[in-house]
Amino acid sequence: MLPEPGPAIEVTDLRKVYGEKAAVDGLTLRVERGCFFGFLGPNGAGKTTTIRMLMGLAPATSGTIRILGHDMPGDAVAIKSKIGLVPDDTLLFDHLTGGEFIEFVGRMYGLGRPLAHQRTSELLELFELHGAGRKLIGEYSKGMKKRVAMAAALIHRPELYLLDEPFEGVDAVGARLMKDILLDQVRQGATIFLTSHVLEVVERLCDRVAIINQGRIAVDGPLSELRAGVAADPDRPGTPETLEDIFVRVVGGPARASESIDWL
Ligand SMILES: Nc1ncnc2c1ncn2[C@@H]1O[C@H](COP(=O)(O)OP(=O)(O)OP(=O)(O)O)[C@@H](O)[C@H]1O
Repeated sequence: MLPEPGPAIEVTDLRKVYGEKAAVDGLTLRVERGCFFGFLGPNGAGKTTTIRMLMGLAPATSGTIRILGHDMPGDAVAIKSKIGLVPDDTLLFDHLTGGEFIEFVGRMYGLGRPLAHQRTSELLELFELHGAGRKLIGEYSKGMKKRVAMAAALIHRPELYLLDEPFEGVDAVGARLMKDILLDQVRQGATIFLTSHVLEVVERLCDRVAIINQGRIAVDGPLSELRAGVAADPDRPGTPETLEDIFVRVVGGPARASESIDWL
């Protein structure tokens, strides 16, 4: 049976508890198809845990996940075949070369050997990894690992991208290339769920942004609405202009170092 059209991601009251601590604590979220969605939050807020649950890599403690019209974990295989993942802590295989890894991912997604081989070669070229394509991933720099992860995420032309800090450690040329590719994918109808601490990049790329704090959604909406909403809060005077302003206000900014540590 064909899945219903519906949103790309629909999450209801999602929780993930580790021991006594709720890493994700009642998350409800809807991401429409074709959206470039920025999922932000401070360190330890629950972003990676959420992506792991969306991808079926970590079971939820409770709540429901529906992706591209399928239920996770019930339809995990169907869902995974439509997702391109750039994981945070590079779930890559250190003992494979970049070329072997990309081709392996292509084969896992059902591409025939000649097509997986041809696309791997083109992706290595595009991401300027041709020289490194024969080196083991364990010997790669952080930025090179992210380049390989992004190349592998693209190989089967997924409908949905789950990208956990894809630009981390990537130089300006590589980051520009990734941004151009991602914007083009969205223009062609793909959906992108992106976490990044580089708020200027999120501000430029994303149609919609949610900020998660201590496992819960603090704000969620188009940037223009968030600006208006945060500015309209009487407890938070002033008009925030950048996403960084909004983020700091929502999450709670740090004390001034010069006031809290007198020797600094
Ligand atoms: N496997 C685990 N076992 C126990 N606690 C965990 C585990 N994974 C994550 N946590 C905890 O869950 C919380 C959320 O972690 P998570 O990695 O999802 O945050 P994050 O928003 O991705 O942070 P960052 O921006 O620093 O990458 C943290 O308190 C973390 O210590």
